[in-house]
Amino acid sequence: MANAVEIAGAIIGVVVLTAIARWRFDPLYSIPTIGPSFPLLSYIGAYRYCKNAREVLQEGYAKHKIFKVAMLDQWVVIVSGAEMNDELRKIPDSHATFHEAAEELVQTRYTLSDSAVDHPIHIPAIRGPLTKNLAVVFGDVVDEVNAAFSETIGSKLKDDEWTGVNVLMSMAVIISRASNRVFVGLPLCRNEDYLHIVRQFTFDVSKGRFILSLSPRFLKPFVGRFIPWARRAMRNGSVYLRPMIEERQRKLKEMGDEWTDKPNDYMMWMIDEANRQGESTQVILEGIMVSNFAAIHTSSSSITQALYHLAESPEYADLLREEVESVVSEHGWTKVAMNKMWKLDSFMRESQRINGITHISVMRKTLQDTTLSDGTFIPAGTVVAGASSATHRDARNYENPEIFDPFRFADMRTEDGASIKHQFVTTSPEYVAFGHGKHACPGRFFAVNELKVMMAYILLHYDIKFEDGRPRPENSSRWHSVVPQNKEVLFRKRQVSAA
Ligand code: HEM
Repeated sequence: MANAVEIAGAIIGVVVLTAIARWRFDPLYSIPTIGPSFPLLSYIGAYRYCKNAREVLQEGYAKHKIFKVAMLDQWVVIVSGAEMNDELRKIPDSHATFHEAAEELVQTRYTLSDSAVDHPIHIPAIRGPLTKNLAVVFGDVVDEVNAAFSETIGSKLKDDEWTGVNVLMSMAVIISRASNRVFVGLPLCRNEDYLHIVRQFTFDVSKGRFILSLSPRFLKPFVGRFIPWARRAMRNGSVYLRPMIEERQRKLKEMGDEWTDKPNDYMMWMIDEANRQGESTQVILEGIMVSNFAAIHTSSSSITQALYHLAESPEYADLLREEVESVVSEHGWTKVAMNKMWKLDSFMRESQRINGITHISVMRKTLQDTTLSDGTFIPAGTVVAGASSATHRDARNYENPEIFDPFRFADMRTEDGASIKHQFVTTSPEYVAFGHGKHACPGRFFAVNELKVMMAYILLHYDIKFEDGRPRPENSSRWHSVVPQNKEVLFRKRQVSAA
């Protein structure tokens, strides 16, 4: 018996000593930690980071140029300040990649699909034809936004009565329609079942990602196999997408350049890209599903945040309406008109500055040992990122950074005559809501136009406010993802007196 106790004691002693030695000789040891870094105690830090990333990152940002935070299965190194964001951006892809960082943090293989990782044809399709054709598809987006709003919200409103609307869910419905008008066209973009599949997929990715973040690294491939949602979404989505893709491929083969009424939409650009790269129908349909994930979750969250700001401060509505009405009367519902709406653009950019979709961005995973400019050594295989929300609340970057000042960027544009530098789509080391550099969000040009059309529609058709003048709800977070609360905003038909 004594022997058994001694053996158990010896095993425990070896395990503890090994853990301490690994901790002490970890190449990241000398990087300051927010929270405890000692073995097991680091889980306390991980818990705090999971529940309250903003506070943890803000604390690190205030104290250190470079620090680390614990997740359950890894350390994430965070850099502070605009200069360091820029330094991250400049690290060449041969030394640190965005895609492996995303694979690590989103667990893309299990939450999206293998082809999203191995054959990401959606990225050139978004960067190239989608962005180049924004003016061409703009009319379709406007048409779909009009139809979707009047069916989703307009039909519920009576005379001058205020009606509660669950903004996050309604915006997801409208965004899925408007985006799919461009992704797959009519009539599929209005098919309830298809839209439900792509929206559910979007929410399931976040769920799967969270479950996998709780699993130890060595178990992820095993746990990942039991996460059913992505595979199910691909199967269900394929019922609609596969026949369309195959029919288009058939016509391409038969008619080639003679196909005069060849559709000019995202599905066609994905098919063209796949044919260039020799990829299959499965890769095309998975790419369309992944694009839905990239577009719906992000854009619904962004417009919800903007509407929460507007509902909290409805006094801004008239100033915005004035701009929308005057620009639209001169330029119509065009992409040119959207570019002229400086106040609305500024409102959206400011909303995203304070309430972006993520507390970290410009994320990279080092492929080689890397030494940062201050001499900090980052071993290969480490995830490194900029603290986006802390950067956005840094007084060196913004005057009164804690205050929501909706027209700050419009004023900055007027003051320095730079019409591009402060617009919503523009990234900089100080503004990283879409990331920054080579891997900054390629869909932001599409998203910004779509969101501005939606905001302009809301301003012209509805009054909105929170019940009893309540303030906007606080965000919660899951690790570094910002999660807007699911609250109702009161809508009513716009009243003439408010015009
Ligand atoms: C307001 C809406 C959106 C926001 C806030 C947003 C934000 C982001 C952010 C923060 C990143 C990571 C950048 C980094 O960490 O360096 C990203 C990447 C990406 N986004 Fe967006 N996004 C939005 C809309 C869209 C849309 C509509 C699409 C597609 C049409 C899209 C497609 C992508 C893709 C494909 C990537 C990965 C880029 C790469 O692999 O190089 N996003 N986005």
